[in-house]
Amino acid sequence: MSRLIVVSNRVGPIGDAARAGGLAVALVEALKSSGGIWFGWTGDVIEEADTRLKLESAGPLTLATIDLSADDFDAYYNGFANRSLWPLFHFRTGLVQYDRDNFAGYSRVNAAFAKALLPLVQQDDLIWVHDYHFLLFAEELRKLGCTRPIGHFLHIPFPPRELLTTLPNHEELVKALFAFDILGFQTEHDRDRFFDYVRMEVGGSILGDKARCFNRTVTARAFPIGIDAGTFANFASTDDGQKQFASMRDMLRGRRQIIGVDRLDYTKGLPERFNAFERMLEDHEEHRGEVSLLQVAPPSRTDVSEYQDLRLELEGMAGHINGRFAEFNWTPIRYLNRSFARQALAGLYRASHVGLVTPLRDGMNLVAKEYVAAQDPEDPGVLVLSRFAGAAKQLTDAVIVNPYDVQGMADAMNVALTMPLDERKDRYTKLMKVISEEDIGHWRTSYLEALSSVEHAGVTGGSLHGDQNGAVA
Ligand SMILES: O=P(O)(O)OC[C@H]1O[C@H](O[C@H]2O[C@H](CO)[C@@H](O)[C@H](O)[C@H]2O)[C@H](O)[C@@H](O)[C@@H]1O
Ligand SMILES: O=c1ccn([C@@H]2O[C@H](COP(=O)(O)OP(=O)(O)O)[C@@H](O)[C@H]2O)c(=O)[nH]1
Repeated sequence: MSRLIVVSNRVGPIGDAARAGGLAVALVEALKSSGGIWFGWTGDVIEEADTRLKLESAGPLTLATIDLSADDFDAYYNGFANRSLWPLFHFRTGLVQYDRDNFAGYSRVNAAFAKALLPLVQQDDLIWVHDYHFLLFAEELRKLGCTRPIGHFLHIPFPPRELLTTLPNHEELVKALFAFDILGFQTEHDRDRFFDYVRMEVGGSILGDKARCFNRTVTARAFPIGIDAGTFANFASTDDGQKQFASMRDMLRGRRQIIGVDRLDYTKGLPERFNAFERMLEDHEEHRGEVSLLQVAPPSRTDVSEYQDLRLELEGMAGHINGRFAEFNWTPIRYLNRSFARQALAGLYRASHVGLVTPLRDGMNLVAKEYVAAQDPEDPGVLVLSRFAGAAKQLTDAVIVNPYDVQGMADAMNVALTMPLDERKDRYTKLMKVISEEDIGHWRTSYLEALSSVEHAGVTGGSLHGDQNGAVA
């Protein structure tokens, strides 16, 4: 059996530590049984560039990580990844800042990380690269002579062609994607937007799930990421989960709670959500003093100014809403800028009557799936979910909302709060079926089957992708 090498910017932590970010959560779940190498950034920033590997064993898994220099951290992570690609891929062209020096830093880090990984690659390895931080990674590895199968999975949305082409070097990036053997997307919509770009912008052709362009062929498919549903459901009964559940229900004293759990990110639609909660309280006097919103929002990418601005905006909004509606014994919004370990989160989800997941755009959103998995099957809460989260393509039995429609979201909260038990159970059962069937194991296995079949079809190695006439296997 092949050994697996996973490459991602964010690596670990392994264990029960709080982790605000779905990629690390999902990869820990996906890798803990199979083992292999998990390669990426240490999370540390040092003054001078130093690509020495730090190796750490975690059961069958080896973590191989590298520090980033302060300059690379600014140009690659804060710069091109999080000021250019992140807003662009979430359809927010107004927030995109493009800077050639940042792109140079991004290319430099992709090349340096590829060079550092190469000595670890063995004859039978499969290489699985993750997310928008490493779009150039396969091209760099191929330049160094690597012929192993290399796959990519994009955790965030793929943007429409009209938006992608606003990035000055869009073609260079997409061409680099053709050095991978498999491209994985969260949804069919994301994959189809990639195909649209290939067809309409660079004159490529599409046949089935294969795109042909730049004299190369790549297979592109949707692999919606999942959670470890069973383990997550059991979290609610761990010590930490039960402790959080009991203290939350105790604190609520029979009142009800809506919960939101999101990194403090402008893609998550938090101001719109706070507005909608305020509207719901305006419209429904009966919920005042009775329903509160618990918003867990760990700070994220704190060097980027849009994230700093958002934090200030939300503090102002929470203060305004609380000032307007609070009673001496009831606070409408409890807004926490901290992270929780997932066992504890499971208890908080279970103690909450509504899960509010309303991003303006999101690759998948694991919180939506976790909220459902943590519910008591005999008395489940209701998931209110944005139509613009990748999860909405699978979780069609949630109460689906448009996060730009404040009144619609306020109405949906009321629907969720007043939903009869039979309907809650019915929706929960249908949602759990999807979440359990299309879980993290299914995601991992289906992706890796596709990646290993590339090798058996004899099309690996970067230069053997299809023939020169545009035909595909
Ligand atoms: O690593 P950070 O900069 O701290 O950010 C955290 C992660 O955010 C993004 O997560 C995405 O992946 C999730 C799992 O597939 C998905 O559910 C979610 O919709 C995405 O936003 C980002 O893509 C990761 O690279 C970051 O590590
Ligand atoms: O205090 C927190 C907040 C979030 N998370 C985890 O971070 C992930 C967030 O993933 P999601 O896909 O919802 O969004 P992302 O942050 O990756 O965009 C979920 O697994 C959460 O359980 C956590 O462990 N502790």
